Amino acid sequence: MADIPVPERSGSMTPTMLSPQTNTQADRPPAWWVYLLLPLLHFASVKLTFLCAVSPENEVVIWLPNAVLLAALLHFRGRRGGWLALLTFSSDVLANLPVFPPLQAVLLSLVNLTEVTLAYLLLRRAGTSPALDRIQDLGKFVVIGPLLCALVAALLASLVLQAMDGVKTPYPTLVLLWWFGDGLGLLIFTPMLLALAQPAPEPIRLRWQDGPVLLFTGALAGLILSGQSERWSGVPLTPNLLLPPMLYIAVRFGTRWTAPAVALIALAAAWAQTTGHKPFGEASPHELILRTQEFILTLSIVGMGFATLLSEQRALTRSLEDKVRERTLKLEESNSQLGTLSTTDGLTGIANRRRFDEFIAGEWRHARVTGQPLALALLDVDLFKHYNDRYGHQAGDDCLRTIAQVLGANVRRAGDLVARYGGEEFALVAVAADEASALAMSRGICQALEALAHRHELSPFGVVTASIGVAVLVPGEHDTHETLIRRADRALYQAKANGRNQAVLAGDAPA
Ligand SMILES: Nc1nc2c(ncn2[C@@H]2O[C@H](COP(=O)(O)OP(=O)(O)OP(=O)(O)O)[C@@H](O)[C@H]2O)c(=O)[nH]1
Repeated sequence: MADIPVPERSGSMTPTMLSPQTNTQADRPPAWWVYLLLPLLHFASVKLTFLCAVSPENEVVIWLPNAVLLAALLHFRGRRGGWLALLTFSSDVLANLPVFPPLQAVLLSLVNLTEVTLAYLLLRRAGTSPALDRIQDLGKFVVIGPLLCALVAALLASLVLQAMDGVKTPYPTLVLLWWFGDGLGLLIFTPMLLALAQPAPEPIRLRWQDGPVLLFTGALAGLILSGQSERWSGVPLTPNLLLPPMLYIAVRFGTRWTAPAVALIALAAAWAQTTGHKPFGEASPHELILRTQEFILTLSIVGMGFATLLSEQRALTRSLEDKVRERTLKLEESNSQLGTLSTTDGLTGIANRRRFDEFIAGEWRHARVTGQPLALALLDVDLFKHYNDRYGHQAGDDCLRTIAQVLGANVRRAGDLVARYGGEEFALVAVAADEASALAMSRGICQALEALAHRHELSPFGVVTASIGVAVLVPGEHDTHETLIRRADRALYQAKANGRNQAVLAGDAPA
């Protein structure tokens, strides 16, 4: 059997709208057990209606069964809609047969089918979210389902009743009763079934006051709906007093639990009214049914309206928080990239002078606390001016990059720092290194550079070489890290004076 047609909407559609193309759930047809469950649920809702919501005058306060098919069509986006409709239609006819002659039973079931199919198609046309979890979708649902389609069904059904059954009730009254009964059934039962069919939301964290409030609500509902409130409180309390507790439920538990709570209280009110407990006081039977229906309407709109509004608000807040988190993360990433850039030398990719200054000052303070030595090696490329003149500035840049790599490969520990000190000068700070190891490391660097055999025709060595001044100090009372730099610089000067391509320790250099 064909699916219920999907009218194409012009204009754009959001992913939450009813669209089999955009929603993955829409691509999933009902599982086999749905075909068993649906007629059972429909039949059970007929029985529940007759049990709770039909007056002694045989007038229906709330007609639940139509909501079963509407919820199924919405949930499955019309997939296998023909089968779902046939199953509930059969169940409807079966339920009507004991009450009406066969032709009338079939006609009234056809009216119900028309009401639900029309409601579904119009909801699709209006691009309503099938979960009815946004306030504007709930609004569209109320207008299309309970107001419009239930009215159409009421107009048709009242015609059938008057023409075939010879019912004496005036046509407008019949229409009103049928309309309100069907409308309320759709209003309270469709959102409940849809809410229960949704995947379980995050568990609700109960608060200490939830238990007492729910107990109080149950007791209050029992007292008012049983018509015993006057006996216990001295004054007749009206069911409207149940609205504030319903608000509490909406605020605390969201649509998933508010929908069943609304349905429960609505059915209890209908049951109390139709079984003579008189929760709505004394009046004519029609007026009492209307009062009951008014109460159920208010209860449903207050409860579901608030719950939907709040869940939409929460979803909005969550999405805003997600966006803020995402932006903060990006900002932190950019900041850290900026931080890295501001301490990195653009040419060689190693630490720059700013990073060197920060590092040596910090390590100096640390060494003063620990009493360990701090070593500094200052390296200056030999005759680099000549290199530039001979091979060009670009080649000079490449050469500086190579030297930076050699230095990086020769640091002793991860905690040490290699930096470009400026121009063709480099610095190497070694933490907790004594004079012997600092000098050995510096000599190793000189040898590694020479071993590179990077051609330098204008140097007496024929290859690129460097001179290194090494200083090692345990920070004293009155020293600063500048003392260390000064000493390393002087040792470097000495290395140059000694003929270049060598490392000189500050102690060995004349002060
Ligand atoms: N290609 C290139 N050259 C640079 C850079 N920074 C500084 N220099 C050059 O390095 C050279 C340094 O020359 P000097 O200070 O005279 O010293 P030197 O020629 O190395 O001689 P000694 O230090 O006495 O061995 C200058 O020619 C600078 O232009 C750079 O980033 N890239």
